[in-house]
Amino acid sequence: MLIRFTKMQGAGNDFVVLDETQGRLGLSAAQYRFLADRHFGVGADQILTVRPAPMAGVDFEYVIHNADGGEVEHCGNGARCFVRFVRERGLTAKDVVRVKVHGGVIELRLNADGRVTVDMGAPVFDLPRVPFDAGQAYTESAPEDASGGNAWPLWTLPLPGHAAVPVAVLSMGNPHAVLRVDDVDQAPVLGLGPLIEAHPAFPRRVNAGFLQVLDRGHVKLRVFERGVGETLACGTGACAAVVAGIRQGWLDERVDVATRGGQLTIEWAGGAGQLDAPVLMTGPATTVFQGEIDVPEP
Ligand SMILES: N[C@@H](CCC[C@H](N)C(=O)O)C(=O)O
Repeated sequence: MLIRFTKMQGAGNDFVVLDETQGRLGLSAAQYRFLADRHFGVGADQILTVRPAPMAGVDFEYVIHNADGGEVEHCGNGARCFVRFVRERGLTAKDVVRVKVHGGVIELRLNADGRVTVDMGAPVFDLPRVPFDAGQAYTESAPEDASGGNAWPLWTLPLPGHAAVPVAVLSMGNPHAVLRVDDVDQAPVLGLGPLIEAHPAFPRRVNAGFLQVLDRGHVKLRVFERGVGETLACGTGACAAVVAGIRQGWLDERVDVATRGGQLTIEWAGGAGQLDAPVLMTGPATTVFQGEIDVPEP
């Protein structure tokens, strides 16, 4: 089957984008894996599929598949590429686009400087909704919050063959575990990442973020993504890491996140207790090339 695709990237997190606004391609998990394969296919961390609006109040739906072929709820860097794609293909002329993703509805704004700001919605701290099975981990003592109440705990994950690690657990529509490290360049991302991703406390697996705090407005981040491995950037991972850092009292409400593929800016006004404040993410989105590829039948 010959299909047209667009290759895009946002801060080095790369995507194959497919247009299903005129009809479904009906790809199987094996065909998504083929497209993502860097040797036999196009090569990508995720496959993004753009579809018509499935309901009132949104302009489009877009669907995300990881490189392993599994469908997932959310992709921050992909969202920015999605909006650039629908504009460049003339599918909309709007500067503000609302889109349905598996994890909810998000709103995207194209800025005059070419970057895109995404309202990612509120983070989710309710453990069953992450989902996180607290019976498979244990809590560290939580830091006291400003009012003297019990603040947000870190969870300690026992890991086979390694010392246990304390992580913050939350969802940005997709699940994240965030581990603070002293030096992200020396952090054992490839050693610990797969163990955290597949830890039994996360029944749907998890994205593992390694966060180095430089100062209250600047961090470095590497993410071992569920269903992919380490990527050059993870948008939802950046949101989760900054929210975790704000709730732990390490960060202010606007933070520049340096990833190996580029810079993202994350804003969250939830530190003062308004936990349902939306997370805003701003960053680049670039079209790399377009083409056609013959996808083997499943
Ligand atoms: N790269 C993405 C996240 C993609 C999905 C993730 N791997 C998952 O399985 O949840 C981003 O920019 O957010």
